[in-house]
Amino acid sequence: MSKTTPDRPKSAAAFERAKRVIPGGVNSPARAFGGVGGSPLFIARAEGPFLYDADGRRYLDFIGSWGPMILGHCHPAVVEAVFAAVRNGSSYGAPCEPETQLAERVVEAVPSVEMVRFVSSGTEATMSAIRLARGFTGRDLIVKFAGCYHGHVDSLLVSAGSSALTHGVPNSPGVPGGCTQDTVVLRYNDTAALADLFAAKRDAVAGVILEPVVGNMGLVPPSDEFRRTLRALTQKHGALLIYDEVMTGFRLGYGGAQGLLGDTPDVTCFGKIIGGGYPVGAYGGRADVMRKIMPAGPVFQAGTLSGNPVAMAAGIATLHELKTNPPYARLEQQSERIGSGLLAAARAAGVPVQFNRVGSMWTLFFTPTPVTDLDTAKTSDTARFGRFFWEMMDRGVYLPCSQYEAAFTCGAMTDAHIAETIAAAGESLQAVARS
Ligand SMILES: Cc1ncc(COP(=O)(O)O)c(C=O)c1O
Ligand SMILES: N[C@H](C=O)CCC(=O)O
Repeated sequence: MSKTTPDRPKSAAAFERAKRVIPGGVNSPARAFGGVGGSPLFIARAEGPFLYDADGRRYLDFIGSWGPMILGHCHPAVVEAVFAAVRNGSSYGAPCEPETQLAERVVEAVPSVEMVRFVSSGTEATMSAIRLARGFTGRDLIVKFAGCYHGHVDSLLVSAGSSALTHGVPNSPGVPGGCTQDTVVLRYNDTAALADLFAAKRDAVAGVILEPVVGNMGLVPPSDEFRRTLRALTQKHGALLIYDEVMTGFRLGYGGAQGLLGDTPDVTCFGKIIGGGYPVGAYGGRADVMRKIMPAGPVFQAGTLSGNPVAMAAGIATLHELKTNPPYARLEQQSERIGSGLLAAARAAGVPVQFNRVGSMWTLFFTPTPVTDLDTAKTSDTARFGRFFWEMMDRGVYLPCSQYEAAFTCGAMTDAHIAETIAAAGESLQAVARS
């Protein structure tokens, strides 16, 4: 097993250089390999399903920029649209038609979304959505779930998943107590806790925010009872149900997780895929709620680069491709194959695992315990996961660098790539079992 040095000397050198001028050498902690040890690969370029590192090695990419690259890297339609947009200028600070065109596509794809406002990241989307929920209801309390990650919004950095969890700071220093005093944290999939909360707080809850399918404590699906109870209680008590579909939007189907599950939230947050690999976030929902946003209403939210024309062009091209040439059935089939292949390999190696999957999002947890929430996710043997990660890396398969992240299958992967992945996992799990 190698951990970059000496096998990947250019990446190792680039990391040392970066650390001198960038905190921890990375611009987002998820990239730092904190959950697997060693140092991160520096990527030189990407194409189709592959990443190429600074040392010239090629990897099948199951991170896909943490979700956006559902079509694979450098999809020709997206590249062409971006080049065409760039020639017309990079940013106007004034409205342009591509914003409306992308908004129309989102509204058409997701029936619960009647109006949508674009921002520049998923964090901005969730931050704005909870402000809107508070402004609309005139209440303060926001309910979130342990292990869900909604970006680095101060009031939501409580029991947060993703790299906050990987790096052991689910409640970050620097967030004043005042910012989180109106955040209530419950256990994911805990219907009884939800009912108790609403019984106690009744009409004080402005909104409940959740990942409808969680990717940020590893992949954890919601139970039907949990989803039904959420919708019934929020409706009954006049709280807004906010689905954070930054990861799942246009990923689990063209209508996102809510389309797949048949749910109707009041507000939905988007990011990742709607920007086609460029910085875009969005929040949308019922028109009566969205009309509270300035300048239509009094709830303030703004952004110099919001609705950026180049990013809009990438989003429009991506959604056009997803609609006219949907990859979802094939992604489902390929991801199902990965699941049965990995489970068979783990059985053969005698390594206890759980494979959680919804559509093209999946996680192999190194635990004998079914994973349904943060506590059960944390029963995983993360050291074992780290060894598996590096064994896969040495066989040319780049998985998310933390047990608490989801992997993404992309539309550029062929059946041969899936077979390669399963074969690599077979060898890797045998090596893990021997170590
Ligand atoms: C579900 C979810 N919400 C919000 C975010 C924040 O998005 P961003 O990193 O673009 O700020 C992420 C990813 O980081 C996410 O996975
Ligand atoms: N899990 C995170 C988002 O989905 C990873 C991305 C990041 O924080 O850099």
